[in-house]
Amino acid sequence: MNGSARVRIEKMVYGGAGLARVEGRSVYIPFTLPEEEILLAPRSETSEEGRIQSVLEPSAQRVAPGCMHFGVCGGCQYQQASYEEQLRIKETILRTMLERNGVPVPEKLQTHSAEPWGYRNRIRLRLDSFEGRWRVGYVMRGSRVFMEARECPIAAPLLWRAAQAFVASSQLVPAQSREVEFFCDASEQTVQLSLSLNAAMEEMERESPKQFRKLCDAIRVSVPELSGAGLFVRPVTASTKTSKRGVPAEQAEEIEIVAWGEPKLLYKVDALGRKYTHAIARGGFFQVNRYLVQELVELALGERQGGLAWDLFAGAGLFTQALVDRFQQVIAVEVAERAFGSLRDFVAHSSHQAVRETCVGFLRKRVASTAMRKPDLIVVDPPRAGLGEELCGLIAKVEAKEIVYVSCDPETLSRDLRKLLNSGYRLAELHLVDLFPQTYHMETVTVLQR
Ligand SMILES: C[S@@+](CC[C@H](N)C(=O)[O-])C[C@H]1O[C@@H](n2cnc3c(N)ncnc32)[C@H](O)[C@@H]1O
Repeated sequence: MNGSARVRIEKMVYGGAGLARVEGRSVYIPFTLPEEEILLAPRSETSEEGRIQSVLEPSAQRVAPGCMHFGVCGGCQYQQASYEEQLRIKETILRTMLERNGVPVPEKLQTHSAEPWGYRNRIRLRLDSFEGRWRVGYVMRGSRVFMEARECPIAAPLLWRAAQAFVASSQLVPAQSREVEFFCDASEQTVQLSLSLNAAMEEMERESPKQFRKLCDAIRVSVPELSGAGLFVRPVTASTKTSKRGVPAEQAEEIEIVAWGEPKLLYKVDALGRKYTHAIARGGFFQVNRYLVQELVELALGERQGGLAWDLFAGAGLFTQALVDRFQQVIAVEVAERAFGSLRDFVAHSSHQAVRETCVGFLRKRVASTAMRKPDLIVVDPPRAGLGEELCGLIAKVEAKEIVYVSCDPETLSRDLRKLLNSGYRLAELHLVDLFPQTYHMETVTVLQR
């Protein structure tokens, strides 16, 4: 073990920690801020992570955390920073990551933010049975160990009220329960509950469905906003480990085996002077920041209009709905069953199309076809893995005039932008949209033109 060391934080890095050097070696220290002087706790020779013993010279931007679990819980990394400082840190990290990949950052990187607390419209809580009662929580930082949560101030208050009502009805929670998710609309009028069992259908206890309905009735007494709920199981047994399609058990989409109340949550979004309603199935993707969904749609759509638009990784159709108002034809591509259901219902009886396929499969066919109609606009909004080599190559071959790339990971975004810029696009706009305050995560909207 080394003794304590005094270090100065050089900069913040993606992932939440501050970087300092000890005897020429990089040390990553969570919960610090730029330029702070820190006394490090003794640490092992090999560990790259440093622990604060004391903050010798605190930053003027250091504030008291807003949550009692900060530092222990794995969810938030930046509650020690004022909100203005969190935004500055994210801007600097984004710039650095893009420039490191040779992506020229426009002088005017535009940042969009809103209320930094109570913003989440969805929380997924771990469940733990303790002395005959259920506890809800998250995992501890850097581990898979359960941590009981007594508050979560980044969640909409309705979600936490529903979680408390769930705990208060502990005697009705099925024995094999593993996780519970709450999802509410932007104005907290309705909330949906999804309960996941740690069992496949054939392993489920006989009483579970009946008990689940009783549980929902009980919660509804104290939370009248509860509009619907579903009980989910894994599609595979623990013994087989993989589903019929060869997907590992932990990645397979869970199956809803009991439904209570309304099947979908109606999520209203006013954007671009229009009112849109999205019908989101339990377990279907939707953006998590209830204060910034409108702005995200407005940034992605801008003044764009034309003949044909493709919406790739379309989810339940957040962008698709606005695109159909501006383009003669829209083709939306989504692979997940629950999100696709909403998309298919939305385009039914119109000239627009919803395609249930992987984006790479969709593009391979289009690019190989001699009859491909070139879209004016391609919107892409992939998960954190980004587009990747093949998809970037295929998209470049389409030669659409404009691409809007919505990303939740600056690392994969930088890699993909490098490829797209090399294939004839130029970066016209870059927006940082802070969908995830108090955490290191960030959303961006990039506009590419050729
Ligand atoms: C970040 S979400 C964006 C959804 C939507 N654009 C929105 O803003 O609500 C990414 C979506 O891509 C879907 N997806 C993931 N991998 C995919 C793939 N290979 N092909 C098509 N869709 C995929 C996910 O199911 C998810 O709905």
